[in-house]
Amino acid sequence: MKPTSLDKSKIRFLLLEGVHQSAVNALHQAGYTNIEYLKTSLPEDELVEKIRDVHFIGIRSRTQLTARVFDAASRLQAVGCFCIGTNQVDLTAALIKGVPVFNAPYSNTRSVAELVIGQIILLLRGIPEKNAQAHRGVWQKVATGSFETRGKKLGVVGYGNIGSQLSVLAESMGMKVYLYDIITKLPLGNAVQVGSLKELMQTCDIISLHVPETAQTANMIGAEQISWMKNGSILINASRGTVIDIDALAAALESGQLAGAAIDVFPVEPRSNDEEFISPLRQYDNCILTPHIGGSTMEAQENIGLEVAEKLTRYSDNGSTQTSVNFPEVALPSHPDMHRLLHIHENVPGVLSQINQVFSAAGINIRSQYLQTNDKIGYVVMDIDKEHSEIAMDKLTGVPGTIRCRVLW
Ligand SMILES: NC(=O)c1ccc[n+]([C@@H]2O[C@H](COP(=O)([O-])OP(=O)(O)OC[C@H]3O[C@@H](n4cnc5c(N)ncnc54)[C@H](O)[C@@H]3O)[C@@H](O)[C@H]2O)c1
Ligand SMILES: O=C(O)[C@H](O)COP(=O)(O)O
Repeated sequence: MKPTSLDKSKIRFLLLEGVHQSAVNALHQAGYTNIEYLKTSLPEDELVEKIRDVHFIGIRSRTQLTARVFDAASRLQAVGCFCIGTNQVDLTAALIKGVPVFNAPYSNTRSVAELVIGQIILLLRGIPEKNAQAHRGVWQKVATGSFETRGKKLGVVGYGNIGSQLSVLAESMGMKVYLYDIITKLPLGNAVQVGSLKELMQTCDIISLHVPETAQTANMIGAEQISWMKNGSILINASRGTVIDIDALAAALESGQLAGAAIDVFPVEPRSNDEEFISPLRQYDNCILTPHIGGSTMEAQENIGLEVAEKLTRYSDNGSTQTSVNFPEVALPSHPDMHRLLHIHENVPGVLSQINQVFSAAGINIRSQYLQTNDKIGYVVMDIDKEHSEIAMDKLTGVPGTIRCRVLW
């Protein structure tokens, strides 16, 4: 029989942005050894060249996977985002090419929440300026402008996995938590959901942003929104750099309206540690600037490496798309002694019935069949007897509307 299930040694992984070694180890353990590992992201032109021979790509938040990259990625089976955000990937372009995208939605949430707690304490005490002054030999032993967290009002914008954990940690230190979200949320502890961003920003002493990058969150916090904030309040952003208008923030720090800020993410970030970081915020000692390290702890990175590598190998070995962020989700059992056909097609009427017709005409018995669709594509998985797999693949590739299909055993 002609072999159609690709030998694991021929399945190429490209891992970018220095994903944790745990990912490489997990891939090795699953039998995948053909791995190219780079510490940086790649610009689009280089990516377009490199991705032609790649079956799986692993990235973090920096690598932009555009429609042009997907057009060149004729062998690509799946994308692993070794992070939470997937805004750097054109999810629709991936979908229509039949490429599922996976991420690690929880693994670094605690790390971000802890960082924000640290930033709140430091900013309420004026530590960033005092630290900078002490480094220059200036001794500023004063209590003026220094506050405890106890009793302060924290406003969380985006009460998802990170915002809600932050809320619990903040309450344990005696803070009063308010939240604003586009969805009605079940608040944890005593947190209170408010009806508008304006109400939140007018009420709270500290505002922390935890929304994803979307069309709605682009420049969500500009000069007008900052003007709603109390004098002497604090703004924290560890979500995405596009959410705050940086010039408006710089103006509020310059005028003293804000007592301080902590910014981990920026509209433009250096592509590697060798590039200079440019920002108008560099001149403000009361603005904690961190190089997008909210989720960069050893614990988080190790867990993310394992989690995303496992999602990629499960899709490669078994076809399961559970937890994909862009693809119809199919959870599949193992398929001992059978061959599994994976067929991704345009979601137009009649594809499934054509598949069933060609199989029935060829006398191929479908042992199990799983189907999930979304508005653009359908994903059908069929387990069949081994001896029929070659002819079945021939028939399947001829079904109109087929985007891609492969066989697993
Ligand atoms: N700095 C870092 O290193 C780092 C690490 C992890 C995540 N992040 C960023 O943080 C973001 C949030 O992470 P998460 O795990 O909490 O995500 P999540 O999806 O669990 O929560 C996001 C919340 O924001 C809400 N939301 C969406 N649009 C909104 C809007 N316009 N107004 C108000 N609320 C809105 C959603 O309803 C949801 O409750 C991620 O998308 C990622 O971009 C950054
Ligand atoms: O989306 C995320 O999880 C964070 O922004 C972290 O991204 P990173 O892996 O590039 O640090």
